[in-house]
Amino acid sequence: MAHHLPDGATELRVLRRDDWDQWHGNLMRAFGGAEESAEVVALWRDELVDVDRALGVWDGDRCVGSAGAYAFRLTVPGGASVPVAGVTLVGVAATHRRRGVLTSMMRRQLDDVRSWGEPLAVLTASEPAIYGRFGYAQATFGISAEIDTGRVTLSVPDGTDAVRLRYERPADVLDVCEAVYARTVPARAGMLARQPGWERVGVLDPERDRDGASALQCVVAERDGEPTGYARFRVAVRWTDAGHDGQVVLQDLAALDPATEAALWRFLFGIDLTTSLKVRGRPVDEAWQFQVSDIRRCRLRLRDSLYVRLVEVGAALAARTYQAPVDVVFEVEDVFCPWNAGRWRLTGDTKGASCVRTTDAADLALSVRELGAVYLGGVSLAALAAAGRVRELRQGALAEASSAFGGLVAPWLPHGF
Ligand SMILES: CC(=O)SCCNC(=O)CCNC(=O)[C@H](O)C(C)(C)COP(=O)(O)OP(=O)(O)OC[C@H]1O[C@@H](n2cnc3c(N)ncnc32)[C@H](O)[C@@H]1OP(=O)(O)O
Repeated sequence: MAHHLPDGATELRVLRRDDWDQWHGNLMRAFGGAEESAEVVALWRDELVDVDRALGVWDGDRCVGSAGAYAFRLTVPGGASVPVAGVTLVGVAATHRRRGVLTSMMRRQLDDVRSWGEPLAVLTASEPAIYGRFGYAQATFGISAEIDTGRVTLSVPDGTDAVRLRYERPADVLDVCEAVYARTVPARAGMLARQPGWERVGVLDPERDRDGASALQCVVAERDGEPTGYARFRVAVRWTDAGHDGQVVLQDLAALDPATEAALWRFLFGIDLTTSLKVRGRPVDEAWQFQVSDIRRCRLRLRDSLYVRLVEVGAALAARTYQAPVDVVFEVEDVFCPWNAGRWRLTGDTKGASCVRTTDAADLALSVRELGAVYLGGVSLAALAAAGRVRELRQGALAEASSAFGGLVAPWLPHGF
């Protein structure tokens, strides 16, 4: 596909090692210009960013556009691990904004992702309004909460007392925590298997993330001598005239079984001198919400998390399984990736699926964005139809497809990228 350069740009090219400082400088400026530590920059430059998958737009010798694409594997409903492009590090110089620089990078990137054979692209958005035009849709959500742990109690399941917790320095138990995390990845759609190096991001603990709270703390959970979970968090205790007013701020938590999960949450609820627990981006169906005595005093908020774009409709829909038998023909609209447009027949069940081109009459009409929204099971086709975004052309097809796309557990992305 031909690539048009936006006004004022002279070249769009794959990143070269020598371009790094300019490319990264452009990116940091686009995000407000905060300085990052040498350790953080080196981790991204030397280990995490794959320069062959990154793009830069140039105006003469100046970089004015940056975009990258990690090679991740995404857990999809049914548990398969599918190669995806993790779109990231997107920034356009304010001197060159709104002239199509981002559009030129998205065009090239989606063509590249297709040629790499990755059926999906995923991202977390700085602003939700940016990516819909390129075919991305919000597909997972996270819950944030500020729990009044001075008032709210937690009822834990049998077996919780058998879990032992011990404090460790986060960097000392990196391998233990990563091994636990890796075992949780296949259990929920939306989770990512990442290349080595990513586990260190969670313990970099930059001063600016602390917001007055402690350095990162870690407890590891064990059952019968085996590590079964961990929580990483900060504590801020403020002394007031009335006594103390401390808060626990959870960074991340992973558990291999319900008793471990409950033990970790009970621990976070109970740390002395604290009266609140702040959590961000947790699964919308996580167990603690059904164990608390007072959900209103948990002050829940919902936020969009992972955005999904089907790059190859057929391969993407065939890569997951379906909760109920399904046999429907979609009429798909896709202006930005026209190779997806047209009719596709999806047949599948809990064991597997196929999705192939067809000339049969369509049952449901939608755009590629609606398929992205429902792909991981976190948004229903019925809800999108009620919003006027899916049209039912054969009676019954909506109910059939809607129940098939749903899942037993809510999809979830544990961290941004
Ligand atoms: C996955 C990630 O990395 S998310 C991070 C994204 N980056 C940032 O937020 C950093 C700060 N912002 C930026 O660098 C830039 O403003 C970008 C990357 C968001 C947009 O880059 P631009 O080159 O200005 O976008 P471009 O000119 O291609 O815009 C294409 C269209 O999207 C629209 N658009 C672009 N940015 C936004 C936005 N933030 N909100 C709403 N609409 C937007 C434009 O108005 C334009 O619409 P039109 O075609 O109807 O005229």
